[in-house]
Amino acid sequence: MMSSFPLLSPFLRRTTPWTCRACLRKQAAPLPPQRFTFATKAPTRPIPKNRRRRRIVVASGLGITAAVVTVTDDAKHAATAVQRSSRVASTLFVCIKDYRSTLKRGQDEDYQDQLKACHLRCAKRTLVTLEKNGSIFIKLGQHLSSLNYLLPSEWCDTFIPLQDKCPVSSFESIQEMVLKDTGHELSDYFESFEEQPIGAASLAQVHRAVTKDGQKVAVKVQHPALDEWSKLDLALTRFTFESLRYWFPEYDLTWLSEEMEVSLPQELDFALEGQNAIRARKYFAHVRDAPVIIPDVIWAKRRILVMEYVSGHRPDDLEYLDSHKIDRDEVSAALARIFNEMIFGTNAPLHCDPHGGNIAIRHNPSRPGKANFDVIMYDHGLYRDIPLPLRRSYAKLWLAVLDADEPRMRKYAYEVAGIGDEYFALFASAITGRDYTIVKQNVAAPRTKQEKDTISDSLTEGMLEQLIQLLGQVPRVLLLILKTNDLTRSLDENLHTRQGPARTFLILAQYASRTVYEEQLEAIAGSFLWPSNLFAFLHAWSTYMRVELRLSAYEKYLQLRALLGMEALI
Ligand SMILES: Nc1ncnc2c1ncn2[C@@H]1O[C@H](COP(=O)(O)OP(=O)(O)OP(=O)(O)O)[C@@H](O)[C@H]1O
Repeated sequence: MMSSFPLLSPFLRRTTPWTCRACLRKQAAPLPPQRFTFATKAPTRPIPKNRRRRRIVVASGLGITAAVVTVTDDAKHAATAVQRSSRVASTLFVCIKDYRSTLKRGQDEDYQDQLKACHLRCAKRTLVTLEKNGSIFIKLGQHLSSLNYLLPSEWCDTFIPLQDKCPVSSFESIQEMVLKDTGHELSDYFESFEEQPIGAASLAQVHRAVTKDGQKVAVKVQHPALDEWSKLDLALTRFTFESLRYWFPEYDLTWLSEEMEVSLPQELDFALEGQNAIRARKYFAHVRDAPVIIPDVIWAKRRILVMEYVSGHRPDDLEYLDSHKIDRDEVSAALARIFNEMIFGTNAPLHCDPHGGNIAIRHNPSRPGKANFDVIMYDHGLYRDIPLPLRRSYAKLWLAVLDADEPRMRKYAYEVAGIGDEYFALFASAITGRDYTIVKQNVAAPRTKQEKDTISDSLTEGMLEQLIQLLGQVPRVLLLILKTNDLTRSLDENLHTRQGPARTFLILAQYASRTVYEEQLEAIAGSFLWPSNLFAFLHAWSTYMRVELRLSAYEKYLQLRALLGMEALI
């Protein structure tokens, strides 16, 4: 059809997401060798009148058909767009109305119960819309369900099913997408390609395959339907949060949609993900302490990423760890080293989505040193660089937190995020994930259930508005550091280590003090004679050394305890 109506074809291609495969192949494949010669030109004979009329009729019939198909496709697209938008708008309207009428009943005795019921009703309505619209709304819902420090539990709990709701795109649609994006069939690249994905998430799915030269690979392919709706869906998300801000200015969550507008296009560009993975791989090749494996990138396009296949088990698969005699405390320490390296390392890239599905543990008895395992890292779609001054202030803030030194904490909270006295306690809690009374005493103490309850109770007593405003004003990259902290904390808690968080805090102190020490080294270069510089340098050096000694003494003590078989007694 396209070759008959060349003027229509660009339009058809633009508006028809599922272009037929034969047409696509024609579009992309090189022209076959010309076998005819121009010398044997056929004699031109006049075309009889009725045949000419027939040709005109057939041509216009095909033209009309093409136009109808096009218009139908356009109309279908527009109708679906209207449907998606109206689902969002109507849910938003009903929820805003519901909240406004519930909030007016603040004086009622059972107001808290009414509010909880309203949260639940609205969360359920929203869930239906997210599920029906699918696409990036699933991703948004998954993200919201993890914001349990920010959203009422009725919202987070209602959205939990979205964590496992990952669409699976059909194998045919993947074949079409590969052909469309590369001009080649899957069979041109791969000897074999498993039709069933080994992993599916909101944006992509991963298939196992074998390349023509026999290498086992993992092929990450984007869900083809995302391309059609991601721009509209982002606009709808922005509209939703802006409407919420208009009606409830104290719950301004627009920073969430703003962050999504920056992150999502990056996460949807697998060529960028390939570059991130290569960069992280190079970075960790020189880090001695961290047993990290980042699968090699073989080639990458915007919606297709072909990587070396490296498999492992989720870090919370305790049965796998225990049956392979992988020490959970060592896994916890390795994860702490990896993520502190990403936050504090010079020019280190920060992986901003380190959840349990993006990390795997693989038994590796041949690895030198204490660890008999590798930590595999997947999904390099969202990386950030932390600016050097922020990294340094953040290191000082953590050292102050670990020393429970409040004046210094206040000073560096201001330096890191412009946080004044008003929000200071809340900010310290957000950074550490601990109740502020604990931060003031010993942040490294294990978290009790009572403490978790205290945090959620205090949020319902009006701190929520403060927290929302606070998160709206801190630098964006800090939000991602907080998210990374949160995820690594929960990874660590799920490991159920023997010693609790003491060692991971010592590791954090090691990286933070190294960062401060490096800054002092830089400061004294060329001006060693200034007594203040010299003093600051000696102070940073002694702090760093003290932490190093404490950490290595603690690790030796753990080794000794393991040797003596004292674990069973704990
Ligand atoms: N190189 C690889 N080798 C083996 N398995 C892989 C590889 N890359 C990804 N996987 C598997 O596929 C799963 C999904 O991959 P990945 O996390 O990159 O997808 P995603 O769409 O970005 O997921 P999410 O958005 O949930 O993080 C991983 O959890 C892992 O099990």
